Parts: sequence; structure tokens; C-alpha cells
Amino acid sequence: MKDSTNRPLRLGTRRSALAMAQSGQVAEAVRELTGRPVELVEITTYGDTSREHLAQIGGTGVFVSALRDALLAGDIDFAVHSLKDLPTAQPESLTLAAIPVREDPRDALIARDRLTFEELTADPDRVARIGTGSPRRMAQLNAWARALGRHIETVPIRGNIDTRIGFVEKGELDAVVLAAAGLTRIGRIDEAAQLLSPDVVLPAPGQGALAIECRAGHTAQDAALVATLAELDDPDTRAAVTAERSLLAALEAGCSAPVGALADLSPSSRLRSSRGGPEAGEQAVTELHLRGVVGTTDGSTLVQLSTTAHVPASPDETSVPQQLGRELAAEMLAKGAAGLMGERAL
Ligand SMILES: NCc1[nH]cc(CCC(=O)O)c1CC(=O)O
Repeated sequence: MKDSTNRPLRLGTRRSALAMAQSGQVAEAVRELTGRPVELVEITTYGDTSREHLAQIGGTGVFVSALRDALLAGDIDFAVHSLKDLPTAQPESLTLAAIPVREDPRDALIARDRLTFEELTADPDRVARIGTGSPRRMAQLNAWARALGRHIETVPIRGNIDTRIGFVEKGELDAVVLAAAGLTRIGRIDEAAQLLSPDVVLPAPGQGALAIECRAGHTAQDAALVATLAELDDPDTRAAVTAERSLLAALEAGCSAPVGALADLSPSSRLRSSRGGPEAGEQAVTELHLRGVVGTTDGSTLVQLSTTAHVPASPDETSVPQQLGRELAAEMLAKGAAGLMGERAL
């Protein structure tokens, strides 16, 4: 979209180091794509000013609503969100024009003396104190400790990334758990002692992915912007996060619920079966693998399941991932997931 007016595009962003970093990167990509200047417009959200726990102020949606208000008011042209902070219900008047290639979705451990979780918990006389405000992380860290026959204390904290790492730097906590993607974006991933395997700790649905949101084409200009930004979309990332968010939505869990999910796409080694012998009917098939977990925050009970579907390579539509998420949610609910999510122990 080479707009003859060359009016700057206005990108609404929160002021945190993480938000500024990810908005800055998207702004650069949009400048390259459109040849137009992109202006960052800082928006303060309730989630940035409140000291309350996220679970008490209605979950991570609080970070998003001020940006959406600014979009609807026409104060900005587009916004960049961490996808994991976006509520699963999409307002009709707005659209996710692009979900770019995902960063590392894993959680990372930042610990004193760069110890790993196994090292940190090895001394039975010293119970490791690990900070996280996320019931999902608490549940899986506690389950991991239990599986190792060790004891930890999870300490509810919140604040921006620098604040949370500060608890370890000041010696107030032994470790904190943060999203690797956030650390990478603000240039601090080297400080991670350990990247937590999804076999042990599943990330939040959508973790590591960004969403570029704009008005859903009310005007010709809006429609043109949606079409342009779509060039930044990565269909594989969109398929994966669609499955994860579909699972979350079908569990009817809020964004602060103890739910982890991770989908990945891989070329299938399996070929579509055919009657014409081994060579006939060969077809490129992509496998979408979805894992989900729900647990009590004390880690005593986890419901963890996975499932796989075959999808056409680089799917343009998201009905297969949607369906896969709903199916896995139904299986998890049948195994008692709802009872575990009801628990509120922060
Ligand atoms: N809940 C806050 C939040 N939202 C997105 C990220 C990290 C970046 C990402 O997942 O894309 C973080 C920080 C964290 O969980 O450590």
C-alpha cells in the first residue's frame, strides 16, 4: 500500500520495555513494507498502573482494552499485542491482521548462580523460593518438584520483566520464571539459566507470538491497511496459536487460569495412504500436534493430554486448528479439567 499522502501510520503501544521493543520491531517491518513512516503512540493501560494481582483485576485483558479503545476511537491505526495477553473472544469491529513468526514459546528460569531447576532443588535443607504470579507456572513447577521428590515454595510476584529479575538479583528469591520470548525481545535471554522443556512446563497459549490488530475495514483505508499488514502473517504460527487459543476458549478458562498449551507443525513422515501402492497418492502433509495441561497450583494433580491432526501444508484457513483445540478441551474436561480450573489459590 503505497499511500500517496504518506501520512504516518500510528502504532499504539504500551510503555513497558517489552511493549516498546516489540512495537519497535513491528514498526520497522511496517516501514519496510509500506514505505511509510510509522509513529509510536504511547498508551497507558490499567494493567500498567495497578498493583493488584492480575487474577483479581480480571486477568491480562486489562493490558489490551486501552489499546483497543484507542483503535476504535481512531487515535491509532494499529496495535501490537503479546498474543498470550489477548482474550480469546475477538471483537467484531477489530481484526488480527497479522500473527508474525513466533519467537521461542518456552518459559525460562532465571536463578541465582545460574542454577538449573534440578540443581536449585537438590539440597533438601534449603527449600528453593521461586517467584511467579502465574497459576499455570505454579502448577507445573510444583508438579515437577513433586516428580523429582523435592520441595519448592512458589511466591506470587508480578511487575515488568526487570522488576521480576530484580527479585533474584537482590537475593529475595532463588529464581523467577519468565517467557523466553520476552527476555529475547528486551535483550536479556543470555541471563536465563535454563529453558524449560515443554515436556515439563507447557507455555501459555500463544506465548512467544505477537498479534497485529487493526479496525476490521470500516473504511477503504482501514481495509487497505488490513490487506497490507497481512503480508507480515505467518500461517504456521497462526495455525499453532489458533489451536492453543481454541483449547483455552473451549475450556472456558480465563487468561489467568492454570492452562498451558503448545502446538507445533511438522512435515509428516506419514504419507497419505493410497490403494495404488507405496508410490501412488503421495502428498505433502503437515502434522499439527497440540499439547494441553490444566492443574492445581500445588501441582498435586495435572491433566495433561495431546492430540494430532493432519492439515494441508500452510493452511490458509483455521478450521482444523480450531477443531483440534475444541477436541482436546473436550477430552481434558472429560478427565476432570473443570474441577481443577475452579481452584483459585494465588
Ligand atoms: N504476562 C505478561 C507477558 N506477556 C507477554 C510476555 C512475554 C512475551 C510473550 O509471551 O510473547 C509476558 C512476560 C512473561 O510472561 O514473562
